[in-house]
Amino acid sequence: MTDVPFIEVENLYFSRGDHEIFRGVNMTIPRGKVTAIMGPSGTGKTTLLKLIGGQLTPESGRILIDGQDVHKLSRKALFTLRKRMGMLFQSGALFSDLDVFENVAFPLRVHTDLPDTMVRDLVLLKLQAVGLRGARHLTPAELSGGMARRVALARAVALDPELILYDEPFVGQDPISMGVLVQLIKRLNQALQLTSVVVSHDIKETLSIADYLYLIADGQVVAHGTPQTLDANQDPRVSQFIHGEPDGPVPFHYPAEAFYQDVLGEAPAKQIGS
Ligand SMILES: Nc1ncnc2c1ncn2[C@@H]1O[C@H](COP(=O)(O)OP(=O)(O)OP(=O)(O)O)[C@@H](O)[C@H]1O
Repeated sequence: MTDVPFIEVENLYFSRGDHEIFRGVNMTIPRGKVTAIMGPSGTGKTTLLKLIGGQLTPESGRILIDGQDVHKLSRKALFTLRKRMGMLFQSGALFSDLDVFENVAFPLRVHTDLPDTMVRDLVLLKLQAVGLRGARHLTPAELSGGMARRVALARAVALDPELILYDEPFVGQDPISMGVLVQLIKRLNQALQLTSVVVSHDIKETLSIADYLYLIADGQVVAHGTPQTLDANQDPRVSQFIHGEPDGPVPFHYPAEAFYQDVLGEAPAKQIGS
């Protein structure tokens, strides 16, 4: 393991139409650690993961993964790099017509020529790691939400990635499943010597496993540091977020024209509030 960061985001700019999502984001994501990216809804956390994964291209700036500029790679080189990344996205549903075993085996069958006996051993190892070896014959319809998330996690690490990107891994989980997932992410990170990037709204859970945190808002990094340093940060934007306060400098409303204009079509003689 070296001290060179696994991911470097340099002066990143990205827009969707007129909406400027990132304006000059810089980040370094250390190897072998869990780094959390947090921020208000709609700030672009999922977008950032897609930029890191090479699914989206920045307007300017660059993203280096293990020294390689993701957006300068040939298709083939990007494909090879992607095999080193596991992704657990909210939308990453299991294949409903395959059982648990075949869901985890899928990336191995697609990306390797390993013989069946080795695929079997690897799948059972990954299922053991998430505590579901005994559930291998179940279909996705027979799993609870928490079990399904764990199978998706086993599938995400099937190819032994070096990096794993988690998008909202705790969403929709009951407190027990959430606790299991939190521990699992930390344990897998250590056991497999992964670099993990976690995007999440669940502040308490995320703070409990993150080695380092970035807080983004308004297109920029507003703070970064260890959970302890962010907890002690006096910046009202940081404090509002970290302590989950509804009121503060981060607005509740997405930018919009004045309410009365929207509702009445035109500006009335008497303003009835915005
Ligand atoms: N495919 C798309 N086309 C146009 N705009 C999009 C698209 N996907 C996302 N956006 C916009 O980009 C912005 C950032 O979205 P993104 O999903 O990355 O935010 P987020 O921080 O992950 O939000 P949340 O925490 O609510 O999941 C939002 O304003 C969203 O409306």
